[in-house]
Amino acid sequence: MNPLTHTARCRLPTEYGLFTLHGFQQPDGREHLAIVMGDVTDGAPVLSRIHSECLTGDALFSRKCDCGPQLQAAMQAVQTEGRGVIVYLRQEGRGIGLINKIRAYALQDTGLDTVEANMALGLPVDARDFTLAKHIYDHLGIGSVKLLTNNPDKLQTLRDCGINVVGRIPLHVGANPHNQAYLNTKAEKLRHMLPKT
Ligand SMILES: Nc1nc2c(ncn2[C@@H]2O[C@H](COP(=O)(O)OP(=O)(O)OP(=O)(O)O)[C@@H](O)[C@H]2O)c(=O)[nH]1
Ligand SMILES: [Zn+2]
Repeated sequence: MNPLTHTARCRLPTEYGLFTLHGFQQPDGREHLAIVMGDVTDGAPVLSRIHSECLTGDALFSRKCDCGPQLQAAMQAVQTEGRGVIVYLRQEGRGIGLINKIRAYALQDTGLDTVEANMALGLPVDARDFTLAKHIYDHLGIGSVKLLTNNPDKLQTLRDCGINVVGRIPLHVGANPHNQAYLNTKAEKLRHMLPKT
């Protein structure tokens, strides 16, 4: 059974040009988005970002992470290319949810890193389900993608889900004094390919 139903679409004028916004729903009501520009069904690899929801970074301008600048840079890259898709998965806090992420942030305020904090809460370090992106690509008629990401494990997980990733484009934006330790932990413990500082 397809775990996602395409339930709505509309025009979305943005700072980065005119997109089409698609809404998808899981049977339990959870909602996800695809933000599309241009013809993505012509068979050529599509510039894409699979972005995981980060309310604090995407909407509240938090400097604790790099999510907000990554989302903006991805939309800008799609605008420059004139064609592409941002898959926006509502898997907040690497899938543990917003309240648990706030609990994890509170532990990070006491000195734990992003990985240790999830573990101290008895939660998985990464609980995301990327098969959702495969269903969204299939629905949109996208056969292959060039992916904006720094995370090699995410690339492998996506390929294991059957997504044809033909290239990786680094997304090195948003470093600041408040997230430097977090970015270093992502590089050291989660193998993200980030510039050395
Ligand atoms: N649990 C937890 N989640 C976090 C924390 N900081 C950011 N996140 C979440 O992490 C997710 C983004 O994952 P990242 O590890 O930054 O990046 P990625 O998607 O794996 O890789 P990129 O494609 O390179 O961005 C979002 O859902 C954020 O809400 C944190 O300290 N703890
Ligand atoms: Zn974030």
